[in-house]
Amino acid sequence: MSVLPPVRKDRIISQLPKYFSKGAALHTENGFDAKVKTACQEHRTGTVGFKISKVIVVGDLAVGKTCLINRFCKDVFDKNYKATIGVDFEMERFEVLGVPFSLQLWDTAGQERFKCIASTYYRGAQAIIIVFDLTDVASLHHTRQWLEDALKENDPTSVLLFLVGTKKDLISPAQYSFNEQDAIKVAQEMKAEYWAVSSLSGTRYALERRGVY
Ligand SMILES: Nc1nc2c(ncn2[C@@H]2O[C@H](COP(=O)(O)OP(=O)(O)OP(=O)(O)O)[C@@H](O)[C@H]2O)c(=O)[nH]1
Repeated sequence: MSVLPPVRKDRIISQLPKYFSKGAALHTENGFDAKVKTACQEHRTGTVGFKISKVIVVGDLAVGKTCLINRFCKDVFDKNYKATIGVDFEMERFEVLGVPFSLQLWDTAGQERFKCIASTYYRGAQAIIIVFDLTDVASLHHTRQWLEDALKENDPTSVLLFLVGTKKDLISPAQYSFNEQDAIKVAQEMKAEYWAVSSLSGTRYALERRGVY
């Protein structure tokens, strides 16, 4: 008998969510892991054996990595900046298409002086989330270097990549549309799936459904 409490209701995923942007959506690409793609489409995820995944979250300092994880795991937002020292860790339990699944989320420090500590935790990731700040173009340009460093410790042929722009609440829709073109270009080069979010509002899904994005 399991001693674990039941999986939270909002962690039960009975169908895969729609992509954010068609131009940079992994599961529309032919190159997306064929075994997983077919298994998901046929609801046979038990046979592909993914039960636990390690996700590392990397990117420049103060781009919003910790806030992104806190919004996702605890549905909270803190406007005060507290630098991550080395790494932090969160664990989330899911049920995906009927399969129990755990996500290990590793929040790494963006500050240069902690980089050597943080990079020792890069190894063995199934997914890499590279974060940039939508209001800071330089942080988008630095994502290539973050990816290169993270891939040194991982198998580039099997790891899933996500490029995430944060702080969407701080830019106008016009500025966002302009920045998005650059971000999607970078995502396509990396073969990453692209998302833009606001950890402050946490209303991405509601807006998306209303067709705002
Ligand atoms: N307005 C707004 N502010 C945000 C958002 N996400 C993060 N912030 C703010 O940006 C600052 C940095 O956020 P963190 O999540 O601590 O940044 P980080 O990338 O984890 O920083 P390091 O740990 O130094 O690498 C904080 O003051 C947050 O409140 C957002 O979506 N909107």
